[in-house]
Amino acid sequence: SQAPLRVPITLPNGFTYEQPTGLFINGEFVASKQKKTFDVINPSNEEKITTVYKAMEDDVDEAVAAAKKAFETKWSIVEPEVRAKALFNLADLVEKHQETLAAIESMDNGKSLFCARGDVALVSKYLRSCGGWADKIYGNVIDTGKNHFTYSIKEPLGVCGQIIPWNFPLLMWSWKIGPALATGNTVVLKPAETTPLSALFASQLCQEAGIPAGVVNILPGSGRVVGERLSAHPDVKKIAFTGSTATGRHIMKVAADTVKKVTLELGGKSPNIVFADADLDKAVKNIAFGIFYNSGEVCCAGSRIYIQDTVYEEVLQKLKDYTESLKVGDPFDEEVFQGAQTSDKQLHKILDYVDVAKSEGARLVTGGARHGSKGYFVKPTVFADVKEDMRIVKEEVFGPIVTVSKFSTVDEVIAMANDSQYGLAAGIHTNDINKAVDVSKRVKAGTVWINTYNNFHQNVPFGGFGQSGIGREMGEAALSNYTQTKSVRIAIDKPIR
Ligand SMILES: NC(=O)c1ccc[n+]([C@@H]2O[C@H](COP(=O)([O-])OP(=O)(O)OC[C@H]3O[C@@H](n4cnc5c(N)ncnc54)[C@H](O)[C@@H]3O)[C@@H](O)[C@H]2O)c1
Repeated sequence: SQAPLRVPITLPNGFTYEQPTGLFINGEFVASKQKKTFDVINPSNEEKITTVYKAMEDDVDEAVAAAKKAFETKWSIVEPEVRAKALFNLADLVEKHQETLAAIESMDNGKSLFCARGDVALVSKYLRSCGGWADKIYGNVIDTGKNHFTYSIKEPLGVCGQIIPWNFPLLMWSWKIGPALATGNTVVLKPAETTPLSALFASQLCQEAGIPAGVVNILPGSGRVVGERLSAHPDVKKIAFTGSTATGRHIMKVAADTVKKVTLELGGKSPNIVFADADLDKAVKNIAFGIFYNSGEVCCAGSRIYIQDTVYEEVLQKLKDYTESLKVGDPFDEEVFQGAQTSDKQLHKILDYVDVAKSEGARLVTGGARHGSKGYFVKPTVFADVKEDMRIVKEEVFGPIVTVSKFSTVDEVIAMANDSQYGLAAGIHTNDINKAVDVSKRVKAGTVWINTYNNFHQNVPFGGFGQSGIGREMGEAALSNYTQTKSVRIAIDKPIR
């Protein structure tokens, strides 16, 4: 018997809603052709939430064909104002359903409701911002002399394949579809295997928003099947990916065969620097927020803390106390700051890194163990007195584990901060504006936060230096990832003068 395409789900907060469980192709939820399914697990109690259809290569081909048709016959040729209005409507609908979406996200990913609500708020702001850009895609007129009239315009690319991770499932859905749709592209998006629910729920709002069938298609499925097929498909003109650097590197190679445009938002090992002249209490809150927010499952997490030697022990003690005051547990508990890790795989990856750090000789200050026995919870963990060549300092853990190192001079901390293959973000805590600006110029990172951390805005570009990625999300910069320039020269046979 066939699995249903919608199921009623009672959320942990007691609220019931209808969850679509099919593939979203051409405006409809459908079963996968081969009728394959997979289970979605709630990471905070390890119980099955529901079963979702799993896309295979033939489903990808169908979704790409639908997206291609929608691109050619509808979305790329409508007036830009129509695209703007649809994105405004979608932003309004996300707002209308914000509590349901936040609860779905907490249940599916394990993140605290506090974090999920922050995600959903940014989703609607960002979609609205993209709507605002839709009718402001300008070209140029180029002065090439009296015998020609020359201009350039920006055109959409076509069908975009979008592959997103599990740490911010709904936010990444919006960061991907927003700029693609604003500029007239259509999309086939693959959510991560472990967290498909919010993207499926939100995509059903597209029709009500006035986005035609086929413009947005969602294919839950594996990276190896759906992700590979999207990256190789000749009718997919661009791949936008967020996830690990290893997978990003692989996607680039696969996409090279058809010379697709590729944008990548990858991993990080971002430094967070505390100078002795900072407001130390505020700095401690920021560095804790920088690593423990979203259970540490943040690409730009400030996972390497550098404290100036004269305040090292004092800040470390404050960090220990503050970390131990953070409430960990049930994501639906309004007091909880840190929920569950997203999967059994991540839980064990993180616990393995605790063992690695201990065996390398790092000093465990707090945490370093599982929290509770059911659900994938990890205690917020601080390791001090690390050496810069330790694996725990070099490798991305993607969990609530931070290392603390000591420095004495600006030059020394710049060298330590920049000693990484990554370059996603950096934090600087100081009350000296000259030092703040100087250090911000010298750190190699796509985003620098001064006296704050993990602080996003829908109009501020975000993306990586080095092996942290290619291209930028959000702001005007995100739009240029989704257009190509066409130059037009008109010969003027008889110039008037
Ligand atoms: N930068 C980020 O935002 C981010 C997000 C998630 C994970 N990570 C890092 O990656 C580590 C591993 O997590 P993961 O295995 O889920 O990440 P991943 O990069 O493998 O997965 C991210 C997305 O890519 C897809 N994918 C996997 N293999 C693919 C392939 N061959 N072709 C196309 N798509 C493919 C996945 O299905 C998922 O949708 C984490 O521990 C963390 O360090 C980083």
